[in-house]
Amino acid sequence: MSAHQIASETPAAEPIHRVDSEVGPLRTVLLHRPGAELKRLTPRNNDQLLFDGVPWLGRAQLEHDAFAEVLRSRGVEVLLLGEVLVEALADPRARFGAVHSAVDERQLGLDLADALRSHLTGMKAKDLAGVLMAGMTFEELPAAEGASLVRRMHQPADFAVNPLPNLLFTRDSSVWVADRVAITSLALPARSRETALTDLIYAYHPRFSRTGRAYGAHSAPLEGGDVLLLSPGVLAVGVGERTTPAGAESFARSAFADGLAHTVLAVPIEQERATMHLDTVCTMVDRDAVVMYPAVRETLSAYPLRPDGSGGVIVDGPLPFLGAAAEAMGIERLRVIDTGLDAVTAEREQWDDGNNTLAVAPGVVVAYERNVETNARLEDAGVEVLRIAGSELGSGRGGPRCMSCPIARDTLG
Ligand SMILES: NC(=[NH2+])NCCC[C@H](N)C(=O)O
Repeated sequence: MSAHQIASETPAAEPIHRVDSEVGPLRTVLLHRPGAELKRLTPRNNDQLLFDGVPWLGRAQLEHDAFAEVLRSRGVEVLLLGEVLVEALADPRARFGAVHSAVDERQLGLDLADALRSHLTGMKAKDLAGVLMAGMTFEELPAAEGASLVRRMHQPADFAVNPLPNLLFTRDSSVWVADRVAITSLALPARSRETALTDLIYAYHPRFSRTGRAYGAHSAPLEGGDVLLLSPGVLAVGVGERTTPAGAESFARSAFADGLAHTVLAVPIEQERATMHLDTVCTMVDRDAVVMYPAVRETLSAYPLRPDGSGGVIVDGPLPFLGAAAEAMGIERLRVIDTGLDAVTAEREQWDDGNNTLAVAPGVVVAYERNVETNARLEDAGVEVLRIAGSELGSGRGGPRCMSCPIARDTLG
């Protein structure tokens, strides 16, 4: 671009990226439209890849398109991970990092790793993004001159680059707190490479060039599904199957150091598949209201963490979660809407992500239509429910909140 062009163009307004609540009107969100990575799932690998079945990709895409459309119809700008990834890969540094993150020498041996790195380096950004997301099998490797032992001994359908079917759940691999983004540290091998992609998107996509980081290069496990922005300055962090006590503690320490929070509530949750993140049992639906699984309502507790003013962290509690949350938020009480009906229905609807709602504004949430009773209760409580289909999307055990990473929300007045 010439100097003349630069001078004559009116600079585009910088997009605002900032999230300090769960319910402020949603402006920009990062989703991932599922793609070929879902086609890698088989009955033999789905457990390890954290899916409860083998989804039908075409239908999952239709369901996802409808989800994105509901958000757009409410004025939300939808960014798709696959697209911003391709755009970020225009930067050679992003390509270098991407190739290195995808090629695992321990899995491939030196020869094959070298050959694959040079093959991937020569690919167009779009094709490289395809491999980064959907992985690559041994039979898809480029024809080698001399076949390595690794190559000869692997089955054609084995993965040379592992696929990332859980990219669908953009909530977990990055999280915004105020005007900063934290690249998380995913606990399970099936997902750990996802953050290499979010990291390079935020580092090299021009849109995010001014974005500051939170949580630095910490490696203690922390997943976005465990992080709830209860109100500006007040975070809840679930500690269970994914986020560890060390993850919650170092996240709190770094949020305090950056002035992003004054209180972090560390909330123990059952170490079970059904409750892999805090947002599977509790999400906010209004400034002062949550939808919550009744089985945990009375037992959920919290360790309030606060800065001691000299770089340390003061640990309080454990206290009952609801009271501790209301106190930290400076409200009288947090209203609770139960996951629907009797204990069995509640258990079914919790499993089907009835608690996993995404607020697009205070009192307006996106929810899976199948959770009939929970949605009815939300409406009885005055919450507007935007229903979406999720029969295929839900087979990965994630709902509207898991499938979205808010990048901009209006600040609540
Ligand atoms: N924020 C969430 N609840 N995410 C759900 C993630 C589901 C995904 N299959 C996993 O097991 O990791």
